[in-house]
Amino acid sequence: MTQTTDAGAPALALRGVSCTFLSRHDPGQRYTAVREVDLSIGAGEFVSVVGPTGCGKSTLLNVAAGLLLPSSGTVEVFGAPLQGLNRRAGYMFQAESLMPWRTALGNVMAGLEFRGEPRAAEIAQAWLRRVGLGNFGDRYPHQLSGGMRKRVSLAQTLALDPDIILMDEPFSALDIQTRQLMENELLALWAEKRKAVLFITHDLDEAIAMSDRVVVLSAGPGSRPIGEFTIDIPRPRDVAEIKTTPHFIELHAAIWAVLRAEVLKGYAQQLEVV
Ligand SMILES: Nc1ncnc2c1ncn2[C@@H]1O[C@H](COP(=O)(O)OP(=O)(O)OP(=O)(O)O)[C@@H](O)[C@H]1O
Repeated sequence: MTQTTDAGAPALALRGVSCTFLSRHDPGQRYTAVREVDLSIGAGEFVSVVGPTGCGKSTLLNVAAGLLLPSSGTVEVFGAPLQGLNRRAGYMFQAESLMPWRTALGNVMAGLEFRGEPRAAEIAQAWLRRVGLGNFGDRYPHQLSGGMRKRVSLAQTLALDPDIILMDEPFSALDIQTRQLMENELLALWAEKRKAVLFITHDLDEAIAMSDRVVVLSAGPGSRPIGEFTIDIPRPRDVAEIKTTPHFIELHAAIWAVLRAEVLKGYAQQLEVV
C-alpha cells in the first residue's frame, strides 16, 4: 500500500461535509443530518466530538472511516483525498465486534492475517499482554467479561498500528469502574504512540478527561460544530482523579453552557418522532 504523507497536513480533515438521507419516517422526505461540517484532527491529537443524541456523531465517524460517502464536501487523510475505505484508520465501535467463533488471540490476529503479516500470532500475543490479557488468548468471547472483551477489541484495533483511531462510544456499555480503567488504559497506550484519535461520546466527562480538544455539535437537522474547547489539563491524567479538580469543573461548566440547549432540543425532537 502506498502511503502519501504530507508532513504538515492534519491526520484527518473533513471539509464542508454534508450528509443527507432519505427520511426513515417518510421515504418521500430527505433529512440532512450534518451540514457543512469542517473538522480536522492533527497527527497525534486526541479529539472528542460530543452532541445531543441523533445529531450526527456516528455519521461523521462513518464519513471519516470511508464507510459513508458524504452528499457534499471532502475528506482528506494526511493531505490526500480519501477514496473508498480509510486504510490509515482503525475503528472501535460501541457494539461488540469480536468474532464469537475465534479465540481472543484469533480475534486479535484476524486483521493482521488478512494483511498477510507473517508475525501475526506474535504481534497479537504481545498486544494481548499489553491490555492485561496475556493468559486469556485461548478463551472465546463468551468466556470473557464485557470489560475483557473490550480489551480484546482495543488490542485488535491497536495491533494493526493505524495512524488514525476512530472510536464510537467504545466504552459506553461498561460499568463505571471498568470504564474508567479502560479509559486510563487507552490513554496510556495512546501516550506511547500518539496516534490521531477521533472519539465520539455522549458523555461530556469522558470527553474532557480524555481529550486535547472537545468539539460540540448542534442538534440536528443540519448539525454542525458550534463550539470547540482546548483541554489544557496536564498529562498523564487519571480520568477518575481529574474530575474533581477545579479546572476540570470549570471546563465542564463552559462546555455544558454550549451543549445544554442542544441536548434539550435533541431530546424534544426525539419525543416528536416517537
Ligand atoms: N442510513 C440512514 N438513513 C436515514 N437516516 C439516517 C441514516 N443514518 C443516520 N440517519 C439519521 O441521521 C441522524 C444522525 O444519526 P447518527 O447516528 O449519526 O447520530 P448520533 O449523534 O451518532 O446519535 P446517538 O448519539 O444517538 O448515537 C439521525 O437522525 C439518524 O436517524
